Amino acid sequence: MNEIAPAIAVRGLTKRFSGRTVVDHVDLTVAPGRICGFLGPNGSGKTTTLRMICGLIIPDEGEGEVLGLDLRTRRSAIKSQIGYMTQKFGLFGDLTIRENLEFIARVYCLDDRTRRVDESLERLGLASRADQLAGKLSGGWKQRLALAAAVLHEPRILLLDEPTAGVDPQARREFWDQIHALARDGLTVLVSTHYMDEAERCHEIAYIAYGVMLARGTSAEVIGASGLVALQGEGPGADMLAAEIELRPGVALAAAFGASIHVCGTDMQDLRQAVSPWAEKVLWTPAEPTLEDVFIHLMRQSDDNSVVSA
Ligand SMILES: Nc1ncnc2c1ncn2[C@@H]1O[C@H](COP(=O)(O)OP(=O)(O)OP(=O)(O)O)[C@@H](O)[C@H]1O
Repeated sequence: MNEIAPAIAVRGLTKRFSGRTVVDHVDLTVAPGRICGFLGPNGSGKTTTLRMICGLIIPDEGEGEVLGLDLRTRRSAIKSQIGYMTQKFGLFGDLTIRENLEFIARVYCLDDRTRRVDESLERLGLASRADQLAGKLSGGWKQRLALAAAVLHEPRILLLDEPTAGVDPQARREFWDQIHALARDGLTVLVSTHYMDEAERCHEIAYIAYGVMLARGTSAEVIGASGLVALQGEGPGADMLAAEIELRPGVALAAAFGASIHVCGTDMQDLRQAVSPWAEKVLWTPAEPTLEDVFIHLMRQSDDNSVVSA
C-alpha cells in the first residue's frame, strides 16, 4: 500500500524573541486534507508556530518538510502555496465583494481571473451579494469573504488565525461547513482558536502552553490521554459549591453549569471522597470530562513564561 506523504512534517521547531523561548521544540505531522486545531493560553506561541510552518518566519532551530519542500531552503515555494486568513479583516470596505476578489486575483497575478472569481463567489455562497460593499457586511459575511480571498489562488495549506472571533453561532457553523468542504477536496487546514466548539470540529488538535506542545490527537484521544475523570452533582445549591470543592484534595477543577456542578480529578475514588461531605444534599453521578476540562487542567499545570522579569 502507498503511504500518503504528510502535508506537514516538522521537528524541533523553536523560536526565541529577545532571548525568550516562545516555541520550544515543537514536532508536528499533519496528513493532507486534515484540519488541525491549535489551542492554548494567550501568548503561548500558536501563531508563531503556524507562521514558522508556513515559511513566514524563520525558526531558530528545527527542520522539516511542508508540502514535500524543505522548510529551511524552500520558504518562498512554500509561501506561494499557503492561504492565510488573519483575525483582522484586511480587505477593502469601499469595494464590493466581487471587486475585492478581483483585486486579490490581480495581486496574485492569477490567470483566468473572471472564471476564478465567479467560481469562488459561487462556492462560498457569496454570489447573491457579489455587488455589496464589503464594509457593509455583517461579521459572518466578512469572514466568508476573507475565506474566499484566502483560497482564491488555490493554496494547498490554509492557515486560519482565530477565524470566527466575534461571529454568531449560525455563521460560525456555516464557516466550518465550508472549511470541511475545502478539506474534503484536499486542502490541509491549520487553525488557531480559543473556542471549544471549533476545536471539536477539527480532525485533530494540538495544545500548546507557553511554547510547549502538551497534547496532540483527536479530541477523544486528547481527553483519554489526560487521565481525567469527572462527576456531575445535582441538588439544591449544587452550583454554589464550586469554590469550596475545588480546594479539596483530589479535585483538579470544579465549575457550575446552570444549576449543577461538574468536578474533575485524576482518580475516581479520591474524587468521590472529596465530594462525600455533600453526599446527602447532592446526587453525584459519573460524567465525561470535556476538552475544556483537559485544557484548563493542562494550563494550570504549566509554567507561564510570558511574564518577562525586569
Ligand atoms: N515579532 C515578535 N517579536 C517579539 N515578540 C513576539 C513577536 N511575535 C510574537 N511575540 C511574542 O511571542 C509570544 C507568543 O506569541 P503568539 O502570537 O505566537 O502567541 P499565541 O499563542 O498565538 O497568542 P494569542 O492566543 O494571544 O493569539 C507572545 O509573548 C508574543 O508577545
